[in-house]
Amino acid sequence: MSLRVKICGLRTPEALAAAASAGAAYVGFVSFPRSPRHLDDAGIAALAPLTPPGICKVLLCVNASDAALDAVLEAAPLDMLQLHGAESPERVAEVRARYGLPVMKAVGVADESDLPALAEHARAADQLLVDAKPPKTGAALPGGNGIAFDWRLLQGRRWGLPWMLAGGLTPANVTEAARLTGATQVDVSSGVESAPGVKNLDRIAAFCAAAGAAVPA
Ligand SMILES: O=C(O)c1ccccc1N[C@@H]1O[C@H](COP(=O)(O)O)[C@@H](O)[C@H]1O
Repeated sequence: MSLRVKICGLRTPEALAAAASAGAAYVGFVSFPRSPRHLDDAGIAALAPLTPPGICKVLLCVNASDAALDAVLEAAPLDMLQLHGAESPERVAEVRARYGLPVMKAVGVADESDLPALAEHARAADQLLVDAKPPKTGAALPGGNGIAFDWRLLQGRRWGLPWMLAGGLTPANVTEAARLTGATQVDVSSGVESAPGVKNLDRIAAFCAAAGAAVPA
């Protein structure tokens, strides 16, 4: 069994087609204006329907209000919500109930002290996304920074629900990251780009090939 891949931050039909033909199980669309991968609601509404059937269309948002979620979900057919901000477990539960869509909660990890948040969110979310904690500089995004964390922190940890590994993954390191963490699902954005927000079709193919060849621990 190979790793299930999410390619995040897709902005063009070409990149979406590359992710689909390389075998991605999930594709992600970013709704966060400060990100170089941001698409407005009309952009998501135009791109998401081009996703082939069977691939999960994920909306990534950060501390989004109900009004913002209402607007994008009315405009576009999406299958899963990725909450990548400081949303509490209570907010995760509220979003799940309001939209009837599965919710994947991202949690940033830098050291052991960040791990309890994973167990807390596991009680409310459908999936966890374990990402690197963003650097504490004003310009850093809440995710999508292309930085990894010490994968050994996750050794032997499980939360009783599906989860994905993210943060600084690339075609060159994804196999090792999965081996060390036991991840069976991986998410990538910067590692398949040639510039921030610009997906590289060859790197998408290389990442999916590497993940496809990896055997989960
Ligand atoms: O990709 C973004 O621009 C982004 C913006 C705000 C929050 C999360 C974002 N991306 C997610 O971050 C992780 C790690 O990305 P990377 O591979 O290190 O670039 C991944 O889950 C993206 O979906």
